[in-house]
Amino acid sequence: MSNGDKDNHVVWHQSLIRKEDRQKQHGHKSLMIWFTGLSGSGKSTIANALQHELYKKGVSVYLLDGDNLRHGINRNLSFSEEDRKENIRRTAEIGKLFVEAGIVVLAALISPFEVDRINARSLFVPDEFIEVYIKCSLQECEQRDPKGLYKKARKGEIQQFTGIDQPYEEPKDPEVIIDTDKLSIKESVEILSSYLVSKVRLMENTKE
Ligand SMILES: Nc1ncnc2c1ncn2[C@@H]1O[C@H](COP(=O)(O)OS(=O)(=O)O)[C@@H](OP(=O)(O)O)[C@H]1O
Ligand SMILES: Nc1ncnc2c1ncn2[C@@H]1O[C@H](COP(=O)(O)OP(=O)(O)O)[C@@H](O)[C@H]1O
Repeated sequence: MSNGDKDNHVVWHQSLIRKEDRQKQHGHKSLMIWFTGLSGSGKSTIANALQHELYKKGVSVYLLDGDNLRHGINRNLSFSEEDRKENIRRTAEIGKLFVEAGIVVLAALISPFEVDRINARSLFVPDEFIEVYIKCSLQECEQRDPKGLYKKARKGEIQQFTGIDQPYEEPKDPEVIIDTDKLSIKESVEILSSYLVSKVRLMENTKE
């Protein structure tokens, strides 16, 4: 994609309202919580339940789910490595806007390649990006197969399927690992919720 001569002729406008002002208005810090893992590992289920928990605590939170984004802003993207890279780039950029707006963002995407996750992280200041690896064996994901996609991939009806004929690179240094082979949905959400409550630093005026 060409930038034209944007780099020379587009100027950044400074906002009168800073991220810190918006965070104060929301009553907590804003963060990007990036969930990565195989299809069927539990990203959407856990992120959704966590969103609900944080919402009940008064946190302004929004879930960017890979599947859902692919119905809209990312609808023109396939599952080639190149398109997945663009999918992650766009989602990270959208997430960055939410964080600027003072919101806690949960992004749940397979995001199978380490380099794309590192690029996503690089858009945020260090303590505002938390990578959560939803770890689950391929065997277990395939057994769950909530959408019947592994079955189709095994039959060759879906190509470039993560874990089958495209790789999944495990995160090298995630902030949190949730092993859903061993933990229940409830346990996973409890671990993440208590970890995040200290990170978002709810302020006193925030409703419980
Ligand atoms: N080829 C192939 N590989 C992997 N997944 C596939 C594929 N085709 C369709 N799907 C469905 O798309 C969902 C993954 O979309 P993501 O945007 O999270 O993928 S990625 O981050 O760009 O890798 C994924 O959702 P989850 O199961 O929730 O992970 C699948 O439902
Ligand atoms: N321990 C567990 N953690 C998360 N999900 C689980 C667990 N055990 C069974 N499941 C089921 O596995 C499926 C995971 O699907 P989903 O959340 O869509 O995964 P992903 O978003 O990673 O593709 C759901 O049907 C969920 O109910």
